[in-house]
Amino acid sequence: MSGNEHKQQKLNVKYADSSLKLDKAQLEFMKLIEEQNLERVQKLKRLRRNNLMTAGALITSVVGIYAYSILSVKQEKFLDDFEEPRKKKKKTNMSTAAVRVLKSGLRLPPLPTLRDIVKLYNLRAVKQLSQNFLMDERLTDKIVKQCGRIDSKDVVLEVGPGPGGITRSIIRREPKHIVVVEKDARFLPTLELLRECVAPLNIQMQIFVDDILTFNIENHLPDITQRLHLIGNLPFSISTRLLINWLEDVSLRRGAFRRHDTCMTLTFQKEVAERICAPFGHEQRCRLSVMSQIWTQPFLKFVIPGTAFVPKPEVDVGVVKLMPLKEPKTTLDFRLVEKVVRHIFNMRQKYCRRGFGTLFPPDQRESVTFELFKEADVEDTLRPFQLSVDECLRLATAYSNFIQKNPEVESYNFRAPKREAFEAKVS
Ligand SMILES: C[S@@+](CC[C@H](N)C(=O)[O-])C[C@H]1O[C@@H](n2cnc3c(N)ncnc32)[C@H](O)[C@@H]1O
Repeated sequence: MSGNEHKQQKLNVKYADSSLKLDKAQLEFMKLIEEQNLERVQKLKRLRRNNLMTAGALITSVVGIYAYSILSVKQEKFLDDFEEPRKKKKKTNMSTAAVRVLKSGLRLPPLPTLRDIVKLYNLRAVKQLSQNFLMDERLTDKIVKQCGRIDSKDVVLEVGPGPGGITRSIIRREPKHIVVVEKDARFLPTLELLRECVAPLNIQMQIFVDDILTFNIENHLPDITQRLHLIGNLPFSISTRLLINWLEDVSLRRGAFRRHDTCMTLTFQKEVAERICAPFGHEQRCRLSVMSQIWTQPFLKFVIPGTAFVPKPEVDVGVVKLMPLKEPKTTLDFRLVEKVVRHIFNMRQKYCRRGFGTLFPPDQRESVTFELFKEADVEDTLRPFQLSVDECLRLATAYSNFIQKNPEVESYNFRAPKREAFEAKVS
C-alpha cells in the first residue's frame, strides 16, 4: 500500500467514527464503567493508605523493641556491675575467715543468700525493733573479727541475729556453742535453718525468742569454764540501756561477766560510739563515757556507713569493743557511782560543782559541795567533760562517805516537787 492510500484510509476511519452516534444505553454503560473505575481507584488509594499505616506501625514496634532491648541490656549491665565486685572478690580475694574455714575443712552446705531469705520469708523490717540488716558478708566478717580469737571451746552469744548475717560469720569462726537471742519470732525459721546446717559440724546452736533486756544469761549458760563472747548489731532503741545493764553486771561479776575475759563487740549509733570512747577533755565526753571507762576499756573499732544497712538508717554506725578491766577502778556500788556521775553531767556547760551540788538539799548545798570537792581534791570550776575517771570516782567516794554519816540525804531528789523533797528530808 502506498503512503497516499494509507493516509486516505485513516481519514476515512476518522470520518466514519465521528459519524457514529452513541445511543443512551452505551452512554450509560460508559458512565457505569467510569464509576466503577473511580471506585476502584479510591479502593486502591484506601488500600495504599492502610498499607502505609501498617508499615508505620510495624516500623514503630520494631524500633520500640530494639530500643527496649538496648535499655534492658544496659540495666542488666548495671546489675552485673553492682554484683560483680562481690563475685570477683569471692573468687580472688576471700575473707580471712573464709580462708580459715576452708583450711580447717569446715564446709557449710550451700545456703540461700540473705537477700533471698528476706524475700522468701517476706521479712519486712519493723521500725519499733530498730531492724536494720547487714547483708554484706565482708562487713559481718569484719565485725566478728573484732572479737579477737574465738577458740573451738568458746561460746558466742549474739543479740538480735535477725536473718542471720552476723550469725553466719560467727559460724565460720567455729565456736563450740552459739546462743542467739532474738525478740522477733519471724526470724525463727531462718535461724533454725542455720542450726540444722551447723549440727553435723559439731557446733551447738541455741535459739531463744526473747528480750535480751530480761534474758538471764547465768541461767542459760551456767558453765563458766567456757569463755564467752558477746556480740550484736544492736537495735538502737535498747543499745544504751543494754550497755548500762551489762556494765552493772561487770561491776558485780555476774551474768555474762562471771569471768573477767568476757568481751563485748557491739554496734551503736556513731555518735553514741564516740561518746562511749571519748577521753576527758573531749567535747563528746558524757556520763556514758565515764561509766564505760570505769569498768571497761572501750575501743571504737570502725564506722559502718548507714548506706550499708537495709533499710538504711539515718545515721552511721560505730563498732565498739569493750573489754572489762581485770582490776576494777572502784569497789563502790555501781548505782551510787551512776547517780553521782549523772548529777555531775546534768549541767554539762556549767562548773562541775553545780551539777554535783544538786545531790544535796538547798540549805546545805553550797557548804557540803565545797567540803566534798576539797576532800576529793578536785578543782570545782572544771566543766564536767574535763573531769577524769579518777576525779569522778574521788567525788563519788566523798559522796559515799558523806551519806554514811548523813543517811537522810541519800533519798534527796532535787527534781521532786518541793513538798516531797522536804518530806524526804525530815523523815
Ligand atoms: C539492727 S537489727 C540487726 C539484725 C542482724 N543482726 C543484722 O546485723 O542484720 C537488730 C535486731 O535485734 C532484734 N531486737 C530488737 N529488740 C530486741 C530485744 N529487746 N531483744 C532481742 N532482740 C531484739 C531485732 O528484731 C533485730 O533482728
